[in-house]
Amino acid sequence: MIRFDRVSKRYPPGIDALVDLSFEAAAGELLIVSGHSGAGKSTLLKLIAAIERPTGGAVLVNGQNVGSLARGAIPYLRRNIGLVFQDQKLLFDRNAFANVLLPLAIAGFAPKEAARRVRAALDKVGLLDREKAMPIALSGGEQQRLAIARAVVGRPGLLLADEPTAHLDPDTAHDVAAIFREFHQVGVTVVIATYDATLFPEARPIRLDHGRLTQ
Ligand SMILES: Nc1ncnc2c1ncn2[C@@H]1O[C@H](COP(=O)(O)OP(=O)(O)OP(=O)(O)O)[C@@H](O)[C@H]1O
Repeated sequence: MIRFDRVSKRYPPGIDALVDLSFEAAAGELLIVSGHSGAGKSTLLKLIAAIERPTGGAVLVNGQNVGSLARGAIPYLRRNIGLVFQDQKLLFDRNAFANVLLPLAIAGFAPKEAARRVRAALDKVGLLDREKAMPIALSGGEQQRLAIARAVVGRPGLLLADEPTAHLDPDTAHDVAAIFREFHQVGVTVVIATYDATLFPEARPIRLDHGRLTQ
């Protein structure tokens, strides 16, 4: 499903975010990428989603070399990837339902089918009764769950999350972790970058230190 083959990423003017990184993850695995601030966790996720391209080696997703994809092919790759990233902000002028609907509207789904899928996604994250709520009226944990619903509404086979439990209290962090676990249990491949690997004791750890694999 995911293969890193001697991957390096150097940002200008010469910051080595990842160095000669190799690992493989099978479909349906739950991977936790941990390491200190600046270790390269976000970069690893961005390479999988072709948000960044490697400067050395190859990143393969479902056998496809995503580092050398033509620009036009990237939306097709992303259709199968759900992103829960800090910079994928919720739209604060639209309610919960509309936030989750957005990716389906862009993909051109018929309104009835889209609404059915939005409600199914909201239900999975426990927010079905809050579909009319504006994001500002939701707690931090609920906002994060809404972001997860938006990421999974297109039913991706791969879910990537960058620090999804940051800024949450321990109980709320556990609730959010449980949602990722449920997607993993139904066969979705899940890759989570987090400082707090203890939230996912069953996951396969990928530990980074200054861009290098330590585990
Ligand atoms: N767009 C960029 N341009 C230049 N340098 C970058 C860029 N993105 C990341 N870096 C640098 O690459 C290194 C790895 O960053 P990355 O964000 O992948 O680490 P991280 O482990 O996710 O850190 P954090 O936990 O603080 O988010 C850091 O030194 C960072 O400053």
